[in-house]
Amino acid sequence: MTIQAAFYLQRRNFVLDVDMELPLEGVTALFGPSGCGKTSLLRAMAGLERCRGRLRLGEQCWQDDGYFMPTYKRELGYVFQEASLFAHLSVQGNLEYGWKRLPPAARTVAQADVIDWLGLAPLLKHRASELSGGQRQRVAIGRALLTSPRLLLLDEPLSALDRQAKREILPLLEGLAARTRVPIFYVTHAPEEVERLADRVVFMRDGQIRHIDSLRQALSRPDSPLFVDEGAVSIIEGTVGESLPDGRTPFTFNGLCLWLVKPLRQPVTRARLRILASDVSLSLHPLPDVSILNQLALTIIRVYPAREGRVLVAGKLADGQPLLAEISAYSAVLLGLAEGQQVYALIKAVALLT
Ligand SMILES: Nc1ncnc2c1ncn2[C@@H]1O[C@H](COP(=O)(O)OP(=O)(O)OP(=O)(O)O)[C@@H](O)[C@H]1O
Repeated sequence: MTIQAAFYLQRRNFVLDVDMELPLEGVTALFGPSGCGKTSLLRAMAGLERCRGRLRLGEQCWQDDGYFMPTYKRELGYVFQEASLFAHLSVQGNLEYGWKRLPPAARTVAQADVIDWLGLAPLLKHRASELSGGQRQRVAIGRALLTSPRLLLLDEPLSALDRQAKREILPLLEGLAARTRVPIFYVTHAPEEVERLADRVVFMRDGQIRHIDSLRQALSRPDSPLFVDEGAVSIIEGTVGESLPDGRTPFTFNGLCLWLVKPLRQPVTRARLRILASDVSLSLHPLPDVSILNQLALTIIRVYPAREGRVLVAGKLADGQPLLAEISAYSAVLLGLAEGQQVYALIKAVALLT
């Protein structure tokens, strides 16, 4: 099933002009610089921004020429940057607000599950006015889910939170779309949130959609807008195994293994691993006597010029997953790197996204 959305909205100094068709599942990140129209697109989907266009979820039409379904009839949950909870109600009261108004047969999400997924059990009796920013957002997401929406729209839900609160919520958001089967549209300008949560990315600029990529495609563009802050990164999906007595923890994916050496903050199984291209060196041969634990065979796909005096080497691992290495242009010439060549990636650091 797909979602088809096309909107045209003209403001004094801004035009939103988008047309997209995407799978109606998983997490779609809307990513782009401030003012590019991410929130306007989300609001248009919600019917909060009245503009020309059409919106279809599978066979269901929410908007078309001459037809506009009002927001309250659209089965969607919307969570803003700062959660607007009912201050006079308890957390339980907030969660039940939409849930109670639905006939039991229309409820697709169980209260107990939402409370469990979002870690809300200890907060149920608290008043909304007593909660921290991160707790408020968890309740707002829970309340939205309990209206059994066909679509969950999250507008920079973490942007007003401090690092610690973000760190607490991100793992809870991970897997939420899969667990609830509610497709999520997630507005952000934080690459880390895209890398962690997204299945696909809609790149926006100046009111238009520039690309729609799977996360893997998005990260294989050497000039990906996701790389603007920290440089190029690769994300590898895999499974975290049991830690060994020597302190190493295996991260396995498609028969390959990378070793983690930092103790895990909490037990995890499926996870994404983030590798900065500047933490990957290349060697023509496997190196036996080095401190770098992680060495994987890599086939070079392309070598791109990068920042001053550097090149970005795009390669694929034995299982086909892409990996990027940023090395000096001098070393690339010295090693004679060329497309199709097999080399070894020496990975100096990996970060588990948990
Ligand atoms: N209510 C409004 N009236 C007039 N112009 C608006 C209104 N809301 C937004 N705009 C303008 O429309 C453009 C797109 O805004 P929008 O909030 O959709 O961008 P954004 O990508 O979500 O930005 P940010 O990441 O900063 O939230 C901007 O130029 C903004 O100034």
